[in-house]
Amino acid sequence: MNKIAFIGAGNMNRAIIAGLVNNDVEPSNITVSNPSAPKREALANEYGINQTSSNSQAAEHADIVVLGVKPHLITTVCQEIAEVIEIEHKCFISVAAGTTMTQIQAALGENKSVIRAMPNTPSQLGLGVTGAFASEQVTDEQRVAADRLMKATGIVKWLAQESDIDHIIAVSGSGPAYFFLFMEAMASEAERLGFTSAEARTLVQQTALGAAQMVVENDIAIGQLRENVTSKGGTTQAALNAFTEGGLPELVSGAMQAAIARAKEMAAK
Ligand SMILES: NC(=O)C1=CN([C@@H]2O[C@H](COP(=O)(O)OP(=O)(O)OC[C@H]3O[C@@H](n4cnc5c(N)ncnc54)[C@H](O)[C@@H]3O)[C@@H](O)[C@H]2O)C=CC1
Ligand SMILES: O=C(O)[C@@H]1CCC=N1
Repeated sequence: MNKIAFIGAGNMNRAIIAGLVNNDVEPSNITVSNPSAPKREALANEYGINQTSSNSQAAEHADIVVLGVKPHLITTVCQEIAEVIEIEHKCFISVAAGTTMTQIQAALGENKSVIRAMPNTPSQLGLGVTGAFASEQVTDEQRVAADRLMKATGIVKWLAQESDIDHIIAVSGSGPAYFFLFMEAMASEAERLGFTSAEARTLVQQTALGAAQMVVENDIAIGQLRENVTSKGGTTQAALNAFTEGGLPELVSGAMQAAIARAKEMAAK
């Protein structure tokens, strides 16, 4: 069994750790590091994993090191680890948006095995999507181990080119937030219509869950599922017309392009 170190005890690493432990990965094989204690200790207590304040200590005995700090800290953390411990045979997985393979490899030292991965927070439920791009130094064995790790949290899409990471960000990395925003807007309107906050949440979450499950279970176009709800001249048609007249498809496209542009901007810093 591979030993896995998670650098950073934030939202994304927490989601991956939850996905792994809930998928029967042995918690004693996982170590998390974070300079400040509260989040690190809470995570360790909740999932029975090891914890330390030292990134290099966490990485020392790990085969796979998951870098889950904010993008602007990735290279500092890499340098810090590479200066203190031997990293020759380790595989680093960076989940950061906007920090490139070149930047990460320069910080670790030449020719290190690095995978850029772009997961999302539904990983905590085993319902994640992870896009992954491997440097040429990643061995077959490391790729298989990384694939197994990521698959414990959901589906994995290996990418042929690094630039596709930005596209995965726009679709599935940031994607959960798009649905949350839509659900928030629907719940707010439901409250204005007189439902309590709890009722509004239940109505919206069950509608979203049901719609997503219908997409999963019916092998037909999503557009067809939409049409099946839309009686000619009926209420849904009236609502959908309002979305179209408000430019929803263009808005979605523009929002996804904005995510891509931001990822590129972050990489250029
Ligand atoms: N939140 C999300 O949905 C997704 C996030 N990501 C990526 O994951 C990374 C982390 O994002 P979040 O978890 O959202 O941020 P976060 O702010 O929740 O977590 C970052 C964690 O790093 C810790 N930290 C700060 N300095 C550190 C250091 N020197 N050494 C070790 N730990 C340190 C912080 O205390 C914090 O717990 C980012 O690079 C982001 O691009 C990728 C996909 C999805
Ligand atoms: O917002 C961000 O930058 C990160 C990357 C994808 C989701 N969260």
